[in-house]
Amino acid sequence: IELKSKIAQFEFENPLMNASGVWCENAEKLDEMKNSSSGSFVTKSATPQLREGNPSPRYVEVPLGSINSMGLPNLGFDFYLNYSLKFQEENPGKINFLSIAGMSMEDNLEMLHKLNDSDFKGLTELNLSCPNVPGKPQIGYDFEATEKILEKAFEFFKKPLGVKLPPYFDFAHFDEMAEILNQFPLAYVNCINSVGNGLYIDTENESVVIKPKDGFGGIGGAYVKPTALANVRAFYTRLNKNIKIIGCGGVESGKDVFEHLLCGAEMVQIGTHLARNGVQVFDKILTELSEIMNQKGYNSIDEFRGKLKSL
Ligand SMILES: C=Cc1c(C(=O)O)[nH]c(=O)[nH]c1=O
Repeated sequence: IELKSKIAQFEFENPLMNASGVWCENAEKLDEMKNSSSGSFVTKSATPQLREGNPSPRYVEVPLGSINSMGLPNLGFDFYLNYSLKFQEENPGKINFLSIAGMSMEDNLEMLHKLNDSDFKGLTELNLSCPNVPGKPQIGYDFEATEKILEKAFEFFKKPLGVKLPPYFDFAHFDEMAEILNQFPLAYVNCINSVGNGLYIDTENESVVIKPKDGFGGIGGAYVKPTALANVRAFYTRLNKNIKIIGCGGVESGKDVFEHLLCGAEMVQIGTHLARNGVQVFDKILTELSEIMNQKGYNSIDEFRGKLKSL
């Protein structure tokens, strides 16, 4: 069974990795990710300086997924760059993804310049979809701002760059966003980030369950799989073929991975399910995916990737 995936000049032994923000904020978690069976890993979205983030409770598991308003807590850009440089030194030929989520255009450009001038050999993920920084609308929902940051970035940034997108829910938005993204030599597009500003209610206490933003937070887990699959498919069918798609949202099993791959995903990320169960989920899900491929007589993912049938 061949589970290889390719993005830019990189080949991964399997398509699984964590979703940024999950199991990747500090060295202990990143070490567990790098030592897991995942094909790669991504760091927590970084800001130039360390951030405490929002007051807790700010991440809560709920029956069908999770709700979070973390507020971009992270150890600061330099920590994740240094961790990545150490990783590639200690693992020649292997690379990781490094996510950035500046609070401004200047922040993002500053971090991109530092990455460009560094020995970082991996892939950079520009997060355009953080839903939980009060007062900061998501760049991904502002088409002009998205085009502007990508224009500015590609004036100087010469390393592989991907973008993390929020979910879209309208064909006009799929079309407009795809038209913008197709103008740029992106290595990949990652769909989706959490479904922004949901509300989960504890009826016993008649209250919300997270402290920030009066309980409004990004929704992840099983709740969001249909939306995630739709966004993966919508961009897979609209973007030029050298822009790969990373699928993220609602993955709890080999079957869920198979669905993302059928929609066209090159890599598949796990967030809520990983947060709940830890890094052994990668072993379990790889076994389940292999079983499905065996049953269907597929020897490699390329035999079915993107081949979702219409009726
Ligand atoms: C980078 C901030 C994000 C956060 C956060 O730190 O609140 N939560 C998400 O679900 N997605 C994000 O992109």
